[in-house]
Amino acid sequence: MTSLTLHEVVADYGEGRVLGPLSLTLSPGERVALVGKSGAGKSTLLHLMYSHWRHRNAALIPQQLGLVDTLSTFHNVYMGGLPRHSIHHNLITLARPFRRDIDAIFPLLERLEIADKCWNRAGELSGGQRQRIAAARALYQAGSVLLADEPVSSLDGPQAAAAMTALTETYDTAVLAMHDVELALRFCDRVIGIDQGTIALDQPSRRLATSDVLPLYAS
Ligand SMILES: Nc1ncnc2c1ncn2[C@@H]1O[C@H](COP(=O)(O)OP(=O)(O)OP(=O)(O)O)[C@@H](O)[C@H]1O
Repeated sequence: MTSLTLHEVVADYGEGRVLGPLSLTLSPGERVALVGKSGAGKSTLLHLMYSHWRHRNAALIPQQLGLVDTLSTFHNVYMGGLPRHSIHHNLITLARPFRRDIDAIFPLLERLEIADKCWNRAGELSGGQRQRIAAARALYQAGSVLLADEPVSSLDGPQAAAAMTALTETYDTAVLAMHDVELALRFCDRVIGIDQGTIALDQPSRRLATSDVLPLYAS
């Protein structure tokens, strides 16, 4: 994969500019944590990245997760691989999943500790379980770059670490909006701090301590 770039992008809602102009380059193998206080523009930036990079097989975990509540955990995860299969295969899967697809997806659910919910509808699961479905969907997609908006915010410490390990082992190139700065420094090698829609910090994680990031959260 070659580098992914954004050049002088902006985002406006109505009359108001909420992001940019902003440029950045993401090199292959680079895992970036997007940090900054609520409303800074992290989700907006991730969606801009997705709109620019989706044709390069970017995988997105949006903040609202994008699950279909009436479908099972299995089917929601299967969605990550829809383009890999024929329409005929996808239609049959809705009614009667193929054994080989179950065999591919089940280990991902086991890894994220939701295999026992494989055939439950997503709409009847907890926030943390739903977040793990969205993570499993991204693992199954195995795209070229992961764009994730607070992908482990509803998980407890060990579950969050396990999900981050799984995601970062599958995706060596990623941009992850994170509100847990310690987790961000542990799993990402570059930190970009967003403040009022602009890049206020861009440093390798190894040069940063949690305290270096805290000024971003001052009002
Ligand atoms: N649909 C919308 N209409 C108008 N303004 C919006 C809309 N979505 C976001 N904004 C504004 O854009 C700015 C950036 O929002 P964004 O959701 O990108 O921030 P964020 O850093 O992801 O916040 P959080 O950490 O709370 O998710 C905010 O000022 C917000 O009010």
